[in-house]
Amino acid sequence: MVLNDLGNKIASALRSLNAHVVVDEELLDACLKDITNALLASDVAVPLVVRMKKNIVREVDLDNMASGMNAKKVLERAVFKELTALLNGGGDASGTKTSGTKTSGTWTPKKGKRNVVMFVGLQGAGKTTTCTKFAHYYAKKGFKPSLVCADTFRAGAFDQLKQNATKAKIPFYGSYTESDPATIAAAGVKRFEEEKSDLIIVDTSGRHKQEEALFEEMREIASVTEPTMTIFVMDSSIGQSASDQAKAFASTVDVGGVIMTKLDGHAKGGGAISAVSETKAPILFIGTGEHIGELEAFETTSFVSKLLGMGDIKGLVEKMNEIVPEESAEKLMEAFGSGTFTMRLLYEQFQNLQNMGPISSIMSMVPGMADMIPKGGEEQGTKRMKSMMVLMDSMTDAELDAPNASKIFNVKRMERVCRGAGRLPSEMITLLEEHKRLGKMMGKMKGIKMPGAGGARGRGNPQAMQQQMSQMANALPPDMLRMMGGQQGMMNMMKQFEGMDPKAMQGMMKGMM
Ligand SMILES: Nc1nc2c(ncn2[C@@H]2O[C@H](COP(=O)(O)OP(=O)(O)OP(=O)(O)O)[C@@H](O)[C@H]2O)c(=O)[nH]1
Repeated sequence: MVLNDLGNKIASALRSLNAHVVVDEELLDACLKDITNALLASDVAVPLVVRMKKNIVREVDLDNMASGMNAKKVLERAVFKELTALLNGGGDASGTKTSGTKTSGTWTPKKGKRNVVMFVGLQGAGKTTTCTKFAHYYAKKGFKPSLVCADTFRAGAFDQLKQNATKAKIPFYGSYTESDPATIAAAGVKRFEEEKSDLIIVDTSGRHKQEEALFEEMREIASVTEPTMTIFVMDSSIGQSASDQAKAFASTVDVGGVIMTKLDGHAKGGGAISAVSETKAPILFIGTGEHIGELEAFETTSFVSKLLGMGDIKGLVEKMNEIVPEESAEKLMEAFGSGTFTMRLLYEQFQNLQNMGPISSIMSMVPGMADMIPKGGEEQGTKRMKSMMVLMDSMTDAELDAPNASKIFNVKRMERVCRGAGRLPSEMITLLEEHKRLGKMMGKMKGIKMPGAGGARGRGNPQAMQQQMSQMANALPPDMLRMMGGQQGMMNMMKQFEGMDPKAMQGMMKGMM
C-alpha cells in the first residue's frame, strides 16, 4: 500500500521514545530527524517538511511544558495533527484554507438536487475508471447518477466509459461524431437534468500542465456545465513533479476535492500528498484497485491512524455493520448457539468476506494487526475461497443445508460435485476438511455471549470478560491466537472497543465472528 513505508518509519521513530523514561531535547531532536527523513524519503516536498517540523517543535516545547505532561504523547499528537493537516490539503495545521465550494471537511452531493461533478486530472490518472466507481458508490446510496463523456482527446475514452457504465448499469452520454467536448458536455448535462438525474458526472480528457489549449477546453466545459463540484483525480504513484501540475489545475478551475487513485500500489506517495496540498482541497475518496467497488470514502483521521499503526476502530465498526447483513449475522449467532454449521452458512460467510474487500485493509483497522496477513497470503486465500465457493455452487440444497456436511458425501457424490464445478477431488477434500475444522471451532465457541448490549462482558464485570476471552482464545487456532498476541493481545484489542455504542459494537462482533 502506498505510504505504508512512511507510516512504518514514523511509527517506529515515535516508538523509539518508549525505551526512555524522560524525553529530553536530544532525544526529541533525534526522533524528529527520523520523522523528517522519512517524509523526505517518501517524496514529500521540502518546504512542507520544513513547515511541519517547525510546527511540531512549537507544539512540543519541552522548556515550557507543564510538569506532569507527557512529552511522548504531546509529540505523538503533534505528528498526528500535522499529518492530518497535510492530507486535508492545507499542509499547515495552524491555518487551514477554504475557498470556493471547498471545505476542509467532507463533501457530499445533495439527494434530489442538481449535482454536477466535473472530473479533471492528468492523463492516465484514473479519471474514467474513477467516474464509474464514484457513480456506483452513490447509486448504492440511493442517488440517480449519470455519466457524460466529454473526453474527445483520447481515442477510445468514450468506449471505455460506455463499457464501464453499462457494466455498472449507469446511464451514459457521449458522441462518436461531435468533436467539441464542451458541446457534448452541455448536451449530456441537459439530457440528464431533464431525466432528473441528481448526480451528473462529467469526465474530461487528460492533460499536461503545458497544454494550454486543453486547459482552455476545461474552462469552457466548466462554463457550460456549471459544475457544483470539481474533482481533481490524482495518481498516488506520481513523484515530485505532481505539485506543479496540481497547482496548474487548481489555478484553472475551482478544484473542490481530490481523489487519490492507485493507493493499492507500492509507490512512495509523498509527491501526491504534496500535490494535494497545492490544490488546497481535501481528499474525498481513495482508489484502492481497478474494480468498481474499490473506492473508499476518505476520512483523514482514520487514514492517519491506520498509517501510524494505531488502527481505526470507528471505521471497522462502520464497515462491519455496513457489509454483514443483519440477517446473516443473526444466523451465524444461532449457529454459535446450536453448534450447527452448514455448508450454506460457510458460503454466506465467504460472500460477506468478498464484500469486505481485501482482508488486509480490514486488519489494518485493528490496532497492531496491520501485518497479520503474510505477503502473498491474501491472494492465495482468496483463490482458495473462490475454489470452495465454486464447489459449493455444484451442491444440492439438501447438501448445503445438511447439519453434518462433512459426513454425507460419498466418493460418487464427491466426484459428481467436482465434475460439475470443474475442480479437483483434492480441492473437494480440502473444503470438507475446512468445513469440519470450522464446525469444530464453532462447537468450542458454543455459549460465548457477544460483547455489547446485554453481553456478559459488562464494563463493570472484568471477570466475565476474562472468562469469555479465555473461551474464545481456546477456540481459535493456535497460529491465529499467536498472531493476535495471545489472550492478552485479544484483551488489549477488546479494550479499544470500550466506550463504544453497545449496539454498533454488538453488530460488529457478530460480523467479525
Ligand atoms: N491499481 C489501480 N489501478 C487503477 C486505479 N484507478 C485507475 N486505475 C487504472 O489506471 C489506468 C488508467 O485509468 P483511466 O481511468 O483510463 O485513466 P484516465 O485518467 O481516464 O486517462 P485519460 O483519459 O488518458 O486521461 C487503468 O488501467 C485503470 O484500471 C486504482 O485505484 N488502482
